Amino acid sequence: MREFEPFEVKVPGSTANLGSGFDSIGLALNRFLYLRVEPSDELQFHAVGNELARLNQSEENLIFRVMEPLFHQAGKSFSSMRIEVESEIPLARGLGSSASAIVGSLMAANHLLDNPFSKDELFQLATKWEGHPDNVGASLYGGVVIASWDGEKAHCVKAQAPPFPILVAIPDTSLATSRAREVLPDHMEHADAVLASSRANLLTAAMLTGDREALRVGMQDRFHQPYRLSLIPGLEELISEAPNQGAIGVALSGAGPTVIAFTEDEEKTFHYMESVFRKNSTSVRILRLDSCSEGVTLHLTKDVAPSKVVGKIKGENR
Ligand SMILES: Nc1ncnc2c1ncn2[C@@H]1O[C@H](COP(=O)(O)OP(=O)(O)OP(=O)(O)O)[C@@H](O)[C@H]1O
Ligand SMILES: N[C@@H](CCO)C(=O)O
Repeated sequence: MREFEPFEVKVPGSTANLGSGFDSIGLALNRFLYLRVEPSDELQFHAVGNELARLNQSEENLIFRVMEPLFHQAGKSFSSMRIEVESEIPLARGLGSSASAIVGSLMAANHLLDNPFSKDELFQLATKWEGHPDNVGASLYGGVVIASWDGEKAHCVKAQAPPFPILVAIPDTSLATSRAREVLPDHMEHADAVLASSRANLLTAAMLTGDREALRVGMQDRFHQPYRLSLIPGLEELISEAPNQGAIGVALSGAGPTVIAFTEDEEKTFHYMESVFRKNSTSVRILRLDSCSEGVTLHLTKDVAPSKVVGKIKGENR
C-alpha cells in the first residue's frame, strides 16, 4: 500500500459559454466538488451526497480514468487508494460538473506524484479531457478565464468577474452536453459570425473593465443559443424580457439547461425567472451565487476545518 497523508481537493464549479463567449469564456462559481483521498490497500470509490446520486458505476470511474494516465505519463504505476467524492455541483446542468471532476482528479494525481506537472500542463490535459477550455480553465484558475483551444494547444487569460450579483436557475431535468451539441450547425453565415464575435469581444472588454453596457451587449450570444432554444422551454422569453426585469443580461450556462443572469435588481429578476419557468411547467431551483476568485486548492485533511467542508450556499433557502 502506498503511504501518503490524507488530503482534500476542493474544486469550484463554473459556468461556461459565458454570454457570447462560446467555448471560450468561463466563470468559477462558489459551488464546489470535494475529492478526499486516503491510503487504502485497494482501489475504492465512494460518491456521497444528493448531487452525485445519479452517477452510475461506470461514470464514477471518470475520476480514475483521468488519474491513471497521469501516473503512466510520469512513469509510475497507478496505486490503490480510497477516494470519496462529494459535490454541490449538479450533474449535467451546465455548471461544469464534469470539468470539476477532471480538474480535481488531475490535481489529486499530480499531488500523489509529487507535482511533476505544471498548472499549465494540467490545463492542457484538462482541456483535452473536457473538449473545451472554459469550464476547466475556470475550475483550475478561478475568476473569469478567457480561453481559446485549437484542438492542440489551449491558451487562457484570467480576468475579474464583473461586479454584479449572479442568479442561476437550475432546472430539475438534466441535459447532457453531448445532446446539446448535436443541435449546433456545421456552418454560420459570415455576417452572423462577425456580429457574434464582435459581441464576444465586448464581453471580454466587460470582463477586463467591469463596463455595464459592454456586459449587456456581450451577453447576447449568436453562436449557440439560437439553436438550443427548443431544448430549454422559456429560454427565448428570458433572453428577450429579463433585461426589462432587473437583469443586465441572461444566457444559457454552459450547454444548459441552467440559465445564468447578471442582475441589478436581484429580487425582480428572481421572481421573473421563477414565473417564466413556472409558466413553462419547469421546476427550478434559483440560487444567488458568487464568483469564486480562487481555483482548485489542495489541503492535507488534518488542516481542513470540519466546518469548511461543504459550506452553505448563500441564497440556497430563499
Ligand atoms: N463527480 C463526478 N464523478 C464522476 N463523473 C462525473 C462527475 N461529475 C460529472 N461527471 C460525468 O460528467 C457528466 C456530466 O457532464 P456534462 O458535460 O454532460 O455536464 P456538465 O459538466 O454538468 O455541464 P457543462 O459541461 O455544460 O457545464 C455526468 O453525467 C458524468 O458522466
Ligand atoms: N461549451 C460547451 C458546454 C460547456 O461544457 C457547449 O456549449 O457545448
